[in-house]
Amino acid sequence: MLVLDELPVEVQEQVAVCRAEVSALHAELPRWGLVVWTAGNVSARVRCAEQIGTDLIVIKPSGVSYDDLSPERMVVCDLQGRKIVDGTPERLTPSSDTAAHAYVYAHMDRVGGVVHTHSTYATAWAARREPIPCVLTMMADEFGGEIPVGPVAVIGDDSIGRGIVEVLDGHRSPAVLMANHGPFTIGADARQAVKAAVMCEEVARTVQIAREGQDGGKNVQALDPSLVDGLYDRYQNVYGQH
Ligand SMILES: O=C(CO)[C@@H](O)[C@@H](O)COP(=O)(O)O
Repeated sequence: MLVLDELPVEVQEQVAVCRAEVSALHAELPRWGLVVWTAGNVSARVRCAEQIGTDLIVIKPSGVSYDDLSPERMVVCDLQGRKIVDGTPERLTPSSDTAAHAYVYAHMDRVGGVVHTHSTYATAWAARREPIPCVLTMMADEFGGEIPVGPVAVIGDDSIGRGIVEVLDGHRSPAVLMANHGPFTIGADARQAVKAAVMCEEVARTVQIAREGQDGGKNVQALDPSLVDGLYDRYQNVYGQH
């Protein structure tokens, strides 16, 4: 069993920085209306395999109110989702979705952050098992196309994580709507994964409203793929400050 206080100092420092970031990012979930009660979680990868033979995961403790989260209460796990001796009370358990997050990190090295919510509109599309079509330039920018649907998978083993990887590995979208459950998002870091969750709920809402328009949404048309590619490339590589 790994003991945080016995790891190299630079790894302990990496974990401390990550704990502060992940704790602060959880405040973005209620801020953007993505969660009710405690129904959402954020995690981040600590890249320390060169020093200790494995990366680590920092994730929210299960069922703890966002108002009560702090860096010191962020739980540290290995890539199998097992809590290490991390300085938190032994009884403090990691998120109930830790197995899913861990499976994604173990199978998608490019992923540095994972988020799961039950945000209303994205979860409604998940309930319909319907991909969100790429009918908005904002979708082309952020998702590079439609937001796909993943398989029905229930919490408790690797099945949710496996479903996320099956869909997103090799896919441009950083979001997947797990059928009958809700959105999971990934990013190069936890902040990007949170942004993807915010944008996923925003476009889910907008497209839903467009579909409910007077014409029954029949004029809601997908963007031409050639336009999508150009928009995605611009947004990912030009937009913002560099
Ligand atoms: O949907 C579920 C449980 O079914 C979880 O994603 C949600 O309640 C958040 O759980 P955690 O507080 O992260 O354990």
